[in-house]
Amino acid sequence: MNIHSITLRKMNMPLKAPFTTSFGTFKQKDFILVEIRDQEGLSGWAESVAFTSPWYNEETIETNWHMIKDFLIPLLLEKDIQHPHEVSQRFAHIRRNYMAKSALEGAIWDLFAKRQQLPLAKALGGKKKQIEVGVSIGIQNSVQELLTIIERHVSAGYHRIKVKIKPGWDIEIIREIRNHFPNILLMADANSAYRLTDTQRLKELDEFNLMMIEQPLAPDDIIDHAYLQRQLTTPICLDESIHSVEDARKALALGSCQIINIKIGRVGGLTEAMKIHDLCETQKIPVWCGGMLESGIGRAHNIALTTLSNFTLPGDTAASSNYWYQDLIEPEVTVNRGIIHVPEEWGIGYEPNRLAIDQFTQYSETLRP
Ligand SMILES: O=C(O)CCC(=O)C1=CC=C[C@@H](O)[C@@H]1C(=O)O
Ligand SMILES: [Mg+2]
Repeated sequence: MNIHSITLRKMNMPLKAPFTTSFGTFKQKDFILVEIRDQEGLSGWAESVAFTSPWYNEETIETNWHMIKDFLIPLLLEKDIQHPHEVSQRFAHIRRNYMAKSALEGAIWDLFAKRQQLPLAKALGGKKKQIEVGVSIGIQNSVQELLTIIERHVSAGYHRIKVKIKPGWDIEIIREIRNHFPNILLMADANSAYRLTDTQRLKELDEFNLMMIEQPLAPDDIIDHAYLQRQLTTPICLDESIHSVEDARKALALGSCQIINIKIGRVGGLTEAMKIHDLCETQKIPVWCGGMLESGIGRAHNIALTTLSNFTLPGDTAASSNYWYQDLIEPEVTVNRGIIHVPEEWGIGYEPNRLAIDQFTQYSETLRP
């Protein structure tokens, strides 16, 4: 693919509203933006979804910068890449560091699609022209505030509402939401806030007709989730526990979940994400695309992936304006009655806005073969 240069940018973007999970609150988003330019002047873009601290997984922005610069870029530049599938093979002997790998692989996929003069969605084999999306709502200060925010998103037409739960902010909250919104598609994400000893409490959630409960138990577990799933009628969806198609195969064999949340960064890139999608499709396990508070660049990758056929449940890819005063792409991602129209331009399908990118860049580094 004739790589001319790879630019890493450390970004910092203020969030419109703080996002709180069982681990803490984000007021701004720091991340690494990757641009891979070819000799013809085309650029492929992607972002790393690693956070500043290792609470979601073990990666951070700093570890990603180190891995990308000192290990992954040298491997990428070792010899020419013909197809993006080769990237994950070339990185395979490097353990884990999925988000770092995914950031480079994603930029290669975008560049590849642009060179083929194809929208990324088509390059991946996606057929949908539009996708249905939901929204993920962080933990709020009061139930009243949470209900107000849900009301706003339900009126806007989002197809499902995801709320965060943790011990002490769960049964009563879900009961309140159900009293006010008896018919919405509702799910709860626990980000590993429970243990198997909380089974009785989690069973109480069964009466609220949740679409699923996401990652109730430990981030590295598939055994206890299988015990728990046998005792719950609510489907379990795994997020943090699944890093690869092998993890997915084992979790499905054990009955640890009935749904999988696919995050491109968590599984090391689009190629692995597609393998998990395909495996789940053959086993009739629905999947959906998770979010990591991405800028428009990462959001565009999520949209392209969601065009694959087994993404049958609404994902977390909400509108740019839900997060950002100013996004990095033009046009922004817009959601109309819960629907995103998949762009038909080449590559990620949205134009990176270099002015906005410069505005939010704290520092950058360019590497050349
Ligand atoms: O809107 C989004 O991008 C989804 C936000 C979201 O739910 C999450 C973002 C980051 C980490 C987690 O708290 C969480 C998730 O686990 O899915
Ligand atoms: Mg989650």
